[in-house]
Amino acid sequence: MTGPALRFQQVVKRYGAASVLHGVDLELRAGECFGLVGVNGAGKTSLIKCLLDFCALDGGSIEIFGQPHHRPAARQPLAFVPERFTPPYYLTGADFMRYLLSLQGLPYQPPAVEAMLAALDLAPDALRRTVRSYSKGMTQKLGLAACLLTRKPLYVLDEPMSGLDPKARALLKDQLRSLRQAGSTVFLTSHALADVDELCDRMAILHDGRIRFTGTPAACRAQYGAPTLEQAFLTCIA
Ligand SMILES: Nc1ncnc2c1ncn2[C@@H]1O[C@H](COP(=O)(O)OP(=O)(O)OP(=O)(O)O)[C@@H](O)[C@H]1O
Repeated sequence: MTGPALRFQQVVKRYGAASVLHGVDLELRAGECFGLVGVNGAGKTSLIKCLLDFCALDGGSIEIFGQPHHRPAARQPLAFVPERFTPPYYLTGADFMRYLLSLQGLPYQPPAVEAMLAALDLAPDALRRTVRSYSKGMTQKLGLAACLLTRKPLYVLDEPMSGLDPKARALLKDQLRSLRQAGSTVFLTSHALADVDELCDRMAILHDGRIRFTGTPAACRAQYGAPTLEQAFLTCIA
């Protein structure tokens, strides 16, 4: 695929009288790992909801691999894990995986499923247990495993590290690096700036509904004369 993976142009989003996104411009190159950061309430999840057509835009446009985002076919090349992932509590892990894969027209292949669970450090007995008995981190791993098994060109991950223990975070980062090496695009949000620094080719800082910075983590540190990305971020939003 040529051209950008995602293009946000002058995106405006309001909830009633409250304006959340004030003309967001952002472009993600195909094959990059891109991190969107911002304080709580900055509008990161709202931007993702707009991208997925979960809510209507109040202005601007979004393209996914060159297609208008509101066309269902435009969203076919992407997989998404939300910030608060809540699978149906009465399903077993295996039921959930089978269901998610069937929605994508993919077969349930036990060796591939078990290998993906192992890659995220989720014990295989999770497949037999119902989701209601999972911890928060186990639930997150199940959602990530199902998402990563879809083998899509674009992954949209809203705070994917949330709830994961240090081992699982390290394993997920390995998975994301492998996806990128395989040519997929990754668009993630994160509050862990060290992860963004380590993992992302480029990043953007969203603040007060506007993009304040777009570029590499190194360029961000250089632009704000800060030794760490955390300090650069604080200067950027000051
Ligand atoms: N459905 C909604 N109705 C009204 N206001 C909303 C709605 N969803 C989000 N908001 C508001 O929009 C703003 C942006 O919220 P959003 O969830 O996009 O932020 P975020 O950057 O993802 O935050 P966090 O880092 O805490 O997840 C907040 O002020 C929030 O209260």
